[in-house]
Amino acid sequence: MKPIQVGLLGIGTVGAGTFNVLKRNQEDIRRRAGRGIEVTMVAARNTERARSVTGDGVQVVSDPFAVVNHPDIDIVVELIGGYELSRELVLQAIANGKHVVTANKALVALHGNEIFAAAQEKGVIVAFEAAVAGGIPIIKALREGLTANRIESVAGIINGTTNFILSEMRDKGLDFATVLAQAQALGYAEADPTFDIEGVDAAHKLTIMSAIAFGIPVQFDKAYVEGISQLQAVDIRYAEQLGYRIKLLGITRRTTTAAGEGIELRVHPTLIPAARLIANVEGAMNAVLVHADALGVTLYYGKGAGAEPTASAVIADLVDVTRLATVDPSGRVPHLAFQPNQMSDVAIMPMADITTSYYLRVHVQDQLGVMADLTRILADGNISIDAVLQKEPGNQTDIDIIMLTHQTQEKSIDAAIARIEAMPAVIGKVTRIRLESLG
Ligand SMILES: NC(=O)C1=CN([C@@H]2O[C@H](COP(=O)(O)OP(=O)(O)OC[C@H]3O[C@@H](n4cnc5c(N)ncnc54)[C@H](O)[C@@H]3O)[C@@H](O)[C@H]2O)C=CC1
Ligand SMILES: N[C@@H](CC=O)C(=O)O
Ligand code: NA
Repeated sequence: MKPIQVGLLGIGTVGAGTFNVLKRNQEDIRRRAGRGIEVTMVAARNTERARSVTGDGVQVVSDPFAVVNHPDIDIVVELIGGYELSRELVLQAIANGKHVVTANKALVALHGNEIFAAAQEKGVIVAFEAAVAGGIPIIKALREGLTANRIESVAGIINGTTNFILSEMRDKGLDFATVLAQAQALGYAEADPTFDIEGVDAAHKLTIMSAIAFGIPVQFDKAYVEGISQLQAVDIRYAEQLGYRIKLLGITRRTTTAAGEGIELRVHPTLIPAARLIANVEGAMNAVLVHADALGVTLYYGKGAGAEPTASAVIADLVDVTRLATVDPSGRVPHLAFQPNQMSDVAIMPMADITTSYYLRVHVQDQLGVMADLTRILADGNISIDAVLQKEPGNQTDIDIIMLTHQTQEKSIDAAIARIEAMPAVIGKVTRIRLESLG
């Protein structure tokens, strides 16, 4: 059988990684797929630079639609990023009866429902393993490996750039801008790094995992998203003194409240007990913790960003598509794990209804009775305190009071914070960071 023909859209970090790994491991890949996989066409903005990666024998064009509309191309690999042009290209490829592989989490999180419906209709496959946690096979694990289980929660460090920034700032005392520049140079960051820093990229990935874990449509617009840009070094230090690490965590879980059943979908900086494995995931590494009823807890750890780690997932999808589409068409798996007519309409919960623990830092004038007032406000809201730390940042009159609470609802802590901020002795805003014990 002649090799399946692949067209690459974009040959930047991931595109070049994909091209190189496919070439390097072509013989093993052919044996696994049951057929050779060959990149025969590439669309690139800078065709000269693209040729320096591909060498001769590959058609390099500047118009990505020329690839998508080419009759000889069997699989389109979308690696240009963004969600408007890429949406058009992917839908056009599907309309042309081509299978698609993409690493683009923004695209899947925003337009996944439309894209999967079009693919289903046309009988083609859209594969996106590289879109979540880079090379870690988490989509496959959730969709296939855990298929016997009722999944209760998925929590993870799923943005390499922010984890790298937090690790380097803490370990080397480097400033934010310097470490971000390093993450960009290493190929970890998105084209617009605010997607990383503000938690948007992690929320894209979490949205996709939530859909697969719980059999719901992708609903990025319902995600709560808070990044690391407001995080202060002082809170990282205090958290350490209390035995915690602060990580940008994505959490999605089933929850039942008085209002009924719902799904939490949230990304925010989170205190995690320092002894937990996931608290020790450093640099650009990713880790995803899944609680499932039959299997229990599993942890998936590995490189979530970078050229070849991401290429590893892109090529795994190429092999799957090659097998399923042309070698053994019997074994198709639904795009979001559940059959399209079996999707649940359980709602994403408002953030006010979620329950978690909190780290609070209150900057106060050191007056008699302040501590009593703080504890009374928390007690009024039925919020119990787990630990308290009092710090004098350097002058005698102002102090930081740090409190860790037991679990409470977000709306209760918000109400308590509003009352605390209204206390005459309190200076500025209360710093609030959510805390998960992840036991
Ligand atoms: N870099 C990483 O570690 C990871 C990236 N991803 C995703 O993979 C995708 C690609 O990311 P990178 O390779 O890092 O980006 P990149 O910026 O290095 O590469 C994108 C390439 O697409 C080209 N391009 C843009 N518009 C084009 C157009 N209209 N026609 C032809 N070429 C065009 C650009 O010139 C560039 O060479 C993104 O969706 C990203 O979110 C996913 C996992 C990890
Ligand atoms: N910018 C992303 C790249 C991989 O998805 C990250 O830093 O994790
Ligand atoms: Na992955």
